[in-house]
This record gives sequence, structure tokens and C-alpha cells, in this order.
Amino acid sequence: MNIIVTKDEQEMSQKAADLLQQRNKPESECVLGLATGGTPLGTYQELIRRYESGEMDFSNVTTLNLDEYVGVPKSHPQSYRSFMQENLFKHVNMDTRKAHIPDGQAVDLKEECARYEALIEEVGPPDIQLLGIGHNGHIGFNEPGSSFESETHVVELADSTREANARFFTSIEEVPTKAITMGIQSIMKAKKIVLIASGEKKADAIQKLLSQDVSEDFPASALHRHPDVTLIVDLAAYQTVQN
Ligand SMILES: N[C@@H]1[C@@H](O)[C@H](O)[C@@H](COP(=O)(O)O)O[C@@H]1O
Repeated sequence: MNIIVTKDEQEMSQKAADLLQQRNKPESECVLGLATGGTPLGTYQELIRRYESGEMDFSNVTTLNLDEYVGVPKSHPQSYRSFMQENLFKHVNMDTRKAHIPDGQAVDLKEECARYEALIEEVGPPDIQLLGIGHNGHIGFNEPGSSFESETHVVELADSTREANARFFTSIEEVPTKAITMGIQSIMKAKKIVLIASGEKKADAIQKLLSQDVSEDFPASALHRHPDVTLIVDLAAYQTVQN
């Protein structure tokens, strides 16, 4: 695992945008694996800035998002479809028909998971996958205990994850209890993975990740088995590791 320590969140976002931009070559289709949450917001702002200044073009970009809440309408402001639309897609010259996100409102969720996994094979795998990390080490919505062999599936969200995400809703009761997520094995198919983390609140998770222990109790530890992972972490999330 390649580790880049940045002075702050802004620099973390710029470095992550650099890696995404490097994969976006004008002569070929580029597949980006994208994530939601607070952490990638700065990266998306940086990608938008680069598009607006003519440094980046998204016409050849296909995207595959990691996850989506179950039962939340696509138009709901907190659906991951709306999140991506508001924070990236609508600001760049993307063909949103090539922007894929699991359908959390599918009548048959099992069938939807199978469809999405097949889609990863069909349009993917991502040239690069952007990942955040949950306090408990979750990636996508793969909570502790998830099998490293898992493909796209429905998960029950851990109470700690619902509490962490409650800040985006008006109350904890509104936070969905289930989600569809790409599995660990699906995520590991990406050619390159970049994990970003910032702030003291992520320091424990980063410390655990860097302990090198590989265990299904800490989903992000699966990344130690991937040949091309870059961790970009700001000082606040990393410094505590040193103390
Ligand atoms: N499903 C998402 C993850 O993909 C994300 O990495 C994590 C951390 O979010 P944040 O970046 O807001 O800390 O939370 C959510 O639950």
C-alpha cells in the first residue's frame, strides 16, 4: 500500500483528483469507481474546477458508484443518486446514462444486485476506484463481518453507520436501515484503488488499517491484498497514528 500524507483535507482532495485525472485519457473510455460521504466532496469540487478550467473532459467517462440506500427514492435529496448528481454529475460534461448506481428501489433487490454485479463486469472494472472509510472500517457499505468474497448484496446498516450518516437527515429515524453495496470482492476488481481519509475522527480507523492485520472484522483490511492501493490521508487522521 502506497501512503501519501497531506497537510490538510484540501491537499488530500487535490492528490486524489490527480490520480483520477491521470486515468482519464482522451483517447479511450475511462471507468471511474465513485463513492459518497463527506470525504470525497473536496475531490469532486476539484474535478469540477478542472473541468471548468478546461483541464479535464468527462465525455469519455463511465462511472460505477459503490452503493445506494434501500427504499429511498432517487429524487430524495439524500439518495446517493441525488448526491452524485448535485456534487459532480450536473457540473461536468458527463453522459449520465453512463453513470451507474445501484437501484435501491428495485422491486426485486436480489435481482438488482445480480444486475449490478454483471454491469461491473460489462462496463468495468473501474480503472480507478475512489473509497472513503467508515469509523468501523467499512468500505462501501460492507460492515464488519462482511465476507471478503462478497459481491453486490443487500446489507443491514450498523447502528454506528446510521448514527454517523444521521447528520445528512433530519433525524436518525429517517436514516435507512438497509443498503445495496458492491461487495468486497467487487471492489477489489478495480485496477487501482485510492482510499481517502481526513480528520481526527478517522485516526482510529487509519491506525487499524495500518496495523497490517487482515481480518473480515475490519473490512478495509482486505485492501492489503490488492496490488495497487494508494492511501491518501491528511495529517489530522495520520498524526495520531504516530503518537
Ligand atoms: N457508504 C458510505 C461510504 O462509502 C463512506 O466511505 C463512509 C464514510 O463517510 P464520510 O466520508 O462521510 O466519513 O460513509 C458512508 O457510509
